[in-house]
Amino acid sequence: MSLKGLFNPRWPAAALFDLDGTLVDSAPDLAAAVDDMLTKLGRSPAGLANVRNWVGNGASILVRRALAGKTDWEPALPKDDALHPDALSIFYQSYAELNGRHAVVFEGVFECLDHLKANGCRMAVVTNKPDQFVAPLLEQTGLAPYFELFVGGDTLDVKKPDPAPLLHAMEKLGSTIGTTVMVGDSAADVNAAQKAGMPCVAVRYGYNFGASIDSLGADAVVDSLTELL
Ligand SMILES: O=C(O)COP(=O)(O)O
Ligand SMILES: [Mg+2]
Repeated sequence: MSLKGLFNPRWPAAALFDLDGTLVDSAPDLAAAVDDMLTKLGRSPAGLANVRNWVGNGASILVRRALAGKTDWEPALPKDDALHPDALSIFYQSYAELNGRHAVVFEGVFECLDHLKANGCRMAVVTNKPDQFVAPLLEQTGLAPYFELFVGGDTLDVKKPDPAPLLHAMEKLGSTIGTTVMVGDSAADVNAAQKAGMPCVAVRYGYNFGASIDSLGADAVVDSLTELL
């Protein structure tokens, strides 16, 4: 599918956007919260370069990865498993303080959202980020006015790469499979869109667990959302 076809003036009717790594570079705040949690548990900090690669499957798995020190965290070590509830609770407290502090909206995002809004496109955020952190981050970054709703990591019982959060947002927007597009930065987004039967735009500048996004089968892969205009 050509980029022109994806974003011609009357299409899409609805667009679903991933948050972390697609709209906002939130990794510095997430890394600060992870490192605060690790330090409080008497461990060494993980650092931004590692934490960037651990974002995208929600806070619980982010904390499991931090305790394991690697992206492929499973199966959790028994001692890490026992530590996980406390670690998660420390992370939540810390991230509640740090959320949005160093977060930056990626280049091209506002231009793309302005263009879509001007063309009557209805928009939602579909993120694995815990619900309580989503609205504050959207408010702080100036992104909130563009979106009619968000589906967060605990809005439903399942998260991306399950297609349900995308389908839920699509239905709430009153849109359909043929007129909705998903935009994301990771395999969780591309796989969810594919399972939903929805076209997907992937951005190269995001996190994607440290891997290239090019070979996942997204309908378009871009370096900036301005390429869609
Ligand atoms: O993993 C997270 O917490 C958030 O990730 P997402 O916004 O990229 O879905
Ligand atoms: Mg993401």
